[in-house]
Amino acid sequence: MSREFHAGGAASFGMLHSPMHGVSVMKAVLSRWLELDLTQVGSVIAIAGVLPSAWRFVHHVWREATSWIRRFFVASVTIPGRDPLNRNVADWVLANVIELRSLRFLTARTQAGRESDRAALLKKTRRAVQYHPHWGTIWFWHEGHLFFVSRAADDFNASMSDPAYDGVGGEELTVICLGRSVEPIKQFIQTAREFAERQTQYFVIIYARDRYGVSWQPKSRKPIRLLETVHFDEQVKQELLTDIRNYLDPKTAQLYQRRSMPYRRGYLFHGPPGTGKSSLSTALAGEFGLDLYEVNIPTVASDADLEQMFQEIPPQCIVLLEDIDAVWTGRDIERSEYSSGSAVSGCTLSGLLNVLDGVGSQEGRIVIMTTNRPEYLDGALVRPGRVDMKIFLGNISQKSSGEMFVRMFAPEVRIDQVAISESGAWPDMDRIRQLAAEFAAKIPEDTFTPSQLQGFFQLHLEDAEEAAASIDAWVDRHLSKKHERDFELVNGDKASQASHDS
Ligand SMILES: Nc1ncnc2c1ncn2[C@@H]1O[C@H](COP(=O)(O)OP(=O)(O)OP(=O)(O)O)[C@@H](O)[C@H]1O
Repeated sequence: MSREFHAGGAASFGMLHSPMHGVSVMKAVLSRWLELDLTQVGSVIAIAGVLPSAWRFVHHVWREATSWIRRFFVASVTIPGRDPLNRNVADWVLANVIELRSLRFLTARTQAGRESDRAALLKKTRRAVQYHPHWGTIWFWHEGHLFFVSRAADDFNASMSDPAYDGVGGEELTVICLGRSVEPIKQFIQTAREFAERQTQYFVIIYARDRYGVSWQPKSRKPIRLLETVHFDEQVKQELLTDIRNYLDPKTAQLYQRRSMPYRRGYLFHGPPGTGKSSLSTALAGEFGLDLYEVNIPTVASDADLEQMFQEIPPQCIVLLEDIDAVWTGRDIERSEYSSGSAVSGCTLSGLLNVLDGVGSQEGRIVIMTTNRPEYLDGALVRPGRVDMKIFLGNISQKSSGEMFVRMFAPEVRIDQVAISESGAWPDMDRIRQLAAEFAAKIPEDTFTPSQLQGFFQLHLEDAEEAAASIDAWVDRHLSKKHERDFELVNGDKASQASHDS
C-alpha cells in the first residue's frame, strides 16, 4: 500500500519525481514543520560556503597588516634565551603583568629533583607537581607605551625538558613597542634589570651547567638564608664577614690593581658532613647580593670545558666548588688508597689551578671550596692566594643548640604556620628562652652535627615544650649509636691491621 504524504497542497507520491514539485515539498516541510524559509536556509548555506575563503583572506590581510605595522610602526629587541637579561625580563613580566591579571593558563610538570634522589627514583616518594604560568605573547602598558613581549614556543619545549629548568626564562624573548624608537624598550629592559636586582636581595640565584654542559642556566632561586641561621663560632663568622666586605669594597679593587696583585679571594670551608658548609655558601651569597655558580668538577669533561665554564662566569659572583676532595687527593697520598667512591673527573688538577689563577679570576670573584677531608687536598690547591682563609665548621656547641631552639620556636616563626599546637597556646618568648636554656644544657658539647639536631627539631616542630622534654631520650639514643659506631670503627681498623700484618 502506497503511503500518502500530506504537505500543503501536494498530495500524490508520484508528484515527488518532478524537481519543481520536490522543491515545493521541501519548502512546505521547512515552513510547516520547522517554521523556516527556504530562501533563508539557502543564504546560510551560501555564506557557510564562502566562510573558509573569507577567513583565508582576513588572515592574509592581518598578516600583511601586522608585518606592515612591524616595519613602519614598531621597534623590537630580541633577547637570547641564555642571556641573564632574559630572566630579568621574564621575571618582570611574571610579577607585574601575569600575576596581576591572574592568568589561568598554566604548565604543569613534575618538580625537578636530584637524580641521586633514590627514594623518588624508586617511587617511594612522589615528587610534587610544579605549576608555572604559560604565556606566548603578552601585552601591557609601561611608562605610556604599549609593549608586547613574546616568547619562542620551540625554545619553551626545550627548556621544559631540562630538569634544571625552574619555569622562568630560558626561551628567546622579543620585546616589541609601538613606536619607531627602541629607546622605550631599552628603558623597559633597564627597569626589568633594576627589578631583578631588587629581587636578588630576597633570593639567591644558583646557576649550574645545563645537562649538556654547554651553558650556565639558573638552577634554582632560593630565598635568602640569613647568616644568623648558620650556627658556628661567632668570632670566626665575624672575621669571615669582615674579610669579604673588605674584599668587595671598590677601594680594595683599586688597591689591588695599583699593587699589581690579582684581585681574587678564595675560601675553604671544611668540617664533617652536615655542619653547614653549603648553607654558609648560600647565606654569604644572600648577604652580599651575589649569584652563586656551582661547579661540579666530577661532571666536567675536559680542561678545555672547565676553561670555557670559567670564562662564562661573570665577574662579581661566588663560584662554589663542592666536595673538592672527592676528585683529587694530595700528591703524596696514593690515589688507590682514597679512590673508593671518589668521582673521577675529566679535567685535571692543573687545569683547575690554571682557571683559578686565570684572567677571569681577577675580576672580583669569590671562590669557595668545600671539603670533609681537608688533609687529603693537594697543597697547591689550598696555598695562600688560592685559599686565603680556611673556615672550620664543626659539631654544634651548647650555645648554638640553644640559639637553634629559639630560631625554631620563636613566636614570629609561628605566624605563617597553619597547624595549631596540640597543647593550645604557643609559649611566649620568655618561656621559649627558658626552654632553650634547659634544652641546650642537655646537649653534650661538640658531639652532634647541626644537621642531626635539625633532624630532631623536624620531629617536634609543633610543640616547643615537647621538644625540650624529649631531648634527653634523643641524646641517649644517639650517643649509644655513636659509641657502637666508634667501637666498630676501632675494631674494624684493628682487624684490618691484623690481616695486613699477617
Ligand atoms: N651550622 C649550621 N647551622 C644551621 N643549620 C645547619 C648547620 N649545618 C647544617 N645545617 C643544616 O643541616 C642541613 C645540611 O647542611 P649543609 O648541606 O649545609 O651541610 P654540609 O656541611 O654542606 O654537608 P655536606 O658536607 O654533606 O655537603 C641543612 O638543612 C642545614 O640547614
